[in-house]
Amino acid sequence: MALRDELAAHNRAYYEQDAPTIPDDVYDALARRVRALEEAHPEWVAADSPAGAVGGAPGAAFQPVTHPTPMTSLDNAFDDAELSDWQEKLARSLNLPPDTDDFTFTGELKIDGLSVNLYYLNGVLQWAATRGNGRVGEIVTEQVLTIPEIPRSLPGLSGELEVRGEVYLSRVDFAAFNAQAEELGTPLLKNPRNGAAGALRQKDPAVTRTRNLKVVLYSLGKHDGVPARTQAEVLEWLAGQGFPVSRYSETFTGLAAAADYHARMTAQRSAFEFDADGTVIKLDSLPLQEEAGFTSRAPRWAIAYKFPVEEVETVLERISVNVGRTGKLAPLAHLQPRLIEGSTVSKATLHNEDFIRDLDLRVGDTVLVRKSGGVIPQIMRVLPEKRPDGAAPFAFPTHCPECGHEVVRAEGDANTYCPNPACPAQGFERIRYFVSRGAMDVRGIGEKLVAQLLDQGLVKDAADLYTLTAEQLAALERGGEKKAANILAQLQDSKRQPLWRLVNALGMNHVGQRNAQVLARHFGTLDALLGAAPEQVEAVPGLGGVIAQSVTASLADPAMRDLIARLRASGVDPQEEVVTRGDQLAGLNFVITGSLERPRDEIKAQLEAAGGRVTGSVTGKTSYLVAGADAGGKLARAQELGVPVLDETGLAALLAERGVG
Ligand SMILES: NC(=O)c1ccc[n+]([C@@H]2O[C@H](COP(=O)([O-])OP(=O)(O)OC[C@H]3O[C@@H](n4cnc5c(N)ncnc54)[C@H](O)[C@@H]3O)[C@@H](O)[C@H]2O)c1
Ligand SMILES: [Zn+2]
Repeated sequence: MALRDELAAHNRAYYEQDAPTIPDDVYDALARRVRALEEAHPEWVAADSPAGAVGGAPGAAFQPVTHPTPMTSLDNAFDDAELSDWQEKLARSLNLPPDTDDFTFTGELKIDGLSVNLYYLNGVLQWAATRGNGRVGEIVTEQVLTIPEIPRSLPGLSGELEVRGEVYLSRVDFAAFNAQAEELGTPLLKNPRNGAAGALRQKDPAVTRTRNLKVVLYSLGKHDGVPARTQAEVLEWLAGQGFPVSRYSETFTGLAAAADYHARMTAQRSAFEFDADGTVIKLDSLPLQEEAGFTSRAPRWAIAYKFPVEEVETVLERISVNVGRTGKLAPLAHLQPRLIEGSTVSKATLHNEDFIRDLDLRVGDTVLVRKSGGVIPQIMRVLPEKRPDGAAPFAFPTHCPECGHEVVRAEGDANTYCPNPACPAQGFERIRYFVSRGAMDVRGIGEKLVAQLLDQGLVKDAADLYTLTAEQLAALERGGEKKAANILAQLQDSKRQPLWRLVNALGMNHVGQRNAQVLARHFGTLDALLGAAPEQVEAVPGLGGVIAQSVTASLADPAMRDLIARLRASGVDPQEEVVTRGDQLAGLNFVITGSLERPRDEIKAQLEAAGGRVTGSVTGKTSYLVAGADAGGKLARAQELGVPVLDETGLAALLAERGVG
């Protein structure tokens, strides 16, 4: 059956590559058709039918583990009638009259993440695994343990315990990841679920840690004597053991109450801190759950009641390409306005050239738009059957739409840039960015004023703002003395903004508000930042190699140095920041000696960035001596005092153990 192969291919793309090629609701409709066909024609059902399967094959990159009890999927309902059908089937499976309507249920949110199984033996976490194909999962213990809330041990517990839940990426972290990927020109996440799956299945747990995964636990597998008789008590017990549990769960009786819970959650859905694709209604009584049992792929005692997908059809009217402050060409879709989840959408970012090409998006196309991560409008796909005759593929500009300079796109970078430093669009955007709310926050200087100042030749860059006089400002169109005085006062005030605001305002490539704060809090003063050696910038926790290189390159650029010098000459003197460093190595004193593979400065910077102290001589207070080849007196002294000695491998192990990446 061709449909079955199609379904199997989508399963592989989704579960094994974390790269779905169709939206979930389209997939769900396909899966339903295959299941309906198989129900109508039992003779067609193959043992390996993808319609009866749970999840995908465990990946070869991870060690497999057999779940003590299988992890199943959930059956779906899409409206109240289907919810009612489910309750009827449930009643039958319990040998109760089909119109039984006094079941007690616990309703939960169905967070769109990835399920995990945590296995404890005598109260100690042995491993954590993905669902895999339901029977065999992949061991991802280190990755899961980057979530600090997960208890490694449960004192006083004996025997086996499986705890299950959902690992997810919050909407905030999803948006932050994509904002950064957008700047770096690296692949974007399709949705938070995709992001969670990708992060959990990173070979390197240090990478997982940077993604800031979260978890909610909601059920038990095998267990020895957990004193719970209902699902509500399971949640309570989990919370009592310190596991994060959802704050949206409720217990109620009767189908009407279940439908009401679902309706209330549907109304709130855009306010959740994570993506949820529905509610899960579970029979509350554990003994009754056991009696109702399972089908081949899902429990009979629970149902996933899906939220309606608000996907809206509209027409792409045109594509504009703007040039940002870094010279990045940013394509933007202009759409016929439509209401989606309570707000009007008329624009959607198209990210870059490849994004447009992958969608095969053409002006005049009818497209499907939805909000991803709850807020950001995104074009999901094109309806080719509605394409007007003669619609041509979009020709991405080969020259800057603002200055006409030839654009460049580096290999491996999805972004295209105008490299012309004199590009007026960039100059305009840079000044606008400098005064914007997230930067120097000079509220009196808006877009129109920046354009006027540039047009009249009164400023060429941000430093020139501080040389403006009251007469110059007052003489401008819609100027006036009062307004001029106000702007000058604001400029004056901005000279003492906190350091991070200036760092952000400089407009370095890849440095936005967040990275500016990271830099400012790490270095504390502008002088310290300007004087930092490349390896010191590299060692700033939470920055990452590409960004660190960009910062180093920007700060070394003579034009940037000149801009900063002129800003300082006109009195810009940002407030120092309180230096907060990582605390993974807080309280530890290191001495480094001998010849090492990595430059000693780099090691020193890394240890200090994580809160460690590096001193020159070995004393009783030294926590570790890091010794390379040909270490001499310091090694002898450490041995004499019983100070532990680490070679580079030992140091790497210590850093990994402490989560210093
Ligand atoms: N787009 C595609 O190509 C594609 C392919 C395959 C699957 N899918 C999507 O994946 C889903 C189907 O698959 P599935 O079997 O992985 O799972 P599911 O999402 O339908 O339901 C089961 C899962 O729900 C999760 N869950 C979240 N909150 C829960 C709670 N409170 N209680 C219990 N479980 C909870 C668990 O991880 C559980 O494994 C569908 O939404 C489908 O659209 C999409
Ligand atoms: Zn240009």
